[in-house]
Amino acid sequence: MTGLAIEGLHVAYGRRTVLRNVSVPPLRPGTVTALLGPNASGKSTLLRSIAGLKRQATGRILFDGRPIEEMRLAERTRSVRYVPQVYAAAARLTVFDAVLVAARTAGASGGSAAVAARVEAILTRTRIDHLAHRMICDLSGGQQQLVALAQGLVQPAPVLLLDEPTSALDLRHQLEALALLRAITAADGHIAVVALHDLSLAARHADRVVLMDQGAVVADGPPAEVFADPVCGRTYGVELVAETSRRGSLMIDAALP
Ligand SMILES: Nc1ncnc2c1ncn2[C@@H]1O[C@H](COP(=O)(O)OP(=O)(O)OP(=O)(O)O)[C@@H](O)[C@H]1O
Repeated sequence: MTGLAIEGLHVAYGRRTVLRNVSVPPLRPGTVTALLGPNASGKSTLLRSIAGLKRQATGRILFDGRPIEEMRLAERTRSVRYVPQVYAAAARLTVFDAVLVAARTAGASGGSAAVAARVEAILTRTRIDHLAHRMICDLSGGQQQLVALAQGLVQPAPVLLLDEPTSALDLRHQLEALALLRAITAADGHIAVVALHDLSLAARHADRVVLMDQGAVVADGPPAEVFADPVCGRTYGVELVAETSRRGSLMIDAALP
């Protein structure tokens, strides 16, 4: 069975259970899934569990039918790439070097010229090539977030996990970042899972939406279906209306009840 699937996952911090019986039928290669839900609903914990940074109490995470926790560290590192919500902004490294280190850590093969070419290519695609020789710690929050995106995409893995990769970006950079993620995912057949708070961005860029509430999955399906489901507004505690814009994009309008 190809894809990434989650079966009956329970995860706790100490005695507090934060993921309750989370099951997600296979996410398919070449697709982007938006992981949605209110603050503290468990999105980051789920991504960290898939990345192997948080161990589950029970349940399984299967990649192409194999439990991911049974993989050796090197294989898991090759298979799963995780871009956290909080990144190493204080690093005393230039943008180029930080992305180079990420490429090497992720197993980029080839001589130094080949890896440097990969780095240059992703800096261009994320439109931060002009920042290549700046220190990361001197960049703006949005620029630092683009560096983190470049680090995640320089050597993509079959499973790409991104935790709120657009939270610090302006409108144009949000659209560009998710369009790039989608293009890379579709072209190379990766499975991307992206935690997001912007429902309209999710509607526009995701093939599938998984909605979480209090550590459980409460809806899962194509964006138009999930956003039309009353559970979506209930989960966020707002009144939601999903409308198609003049451009044909699904837009989500929210108001307090
Ligand atoms: N290291 C930790 N130790 C203890 N509890 C934690 C830890 N990390 C997260 N939690 C708790 O787990 C729950 C889920 O948190 P998580 O960060 O997964 O939510 P989230 O949906 O990603 O939230 P947000 O949208 O606010 O980033 C929260 O109640 C949080 O307080």
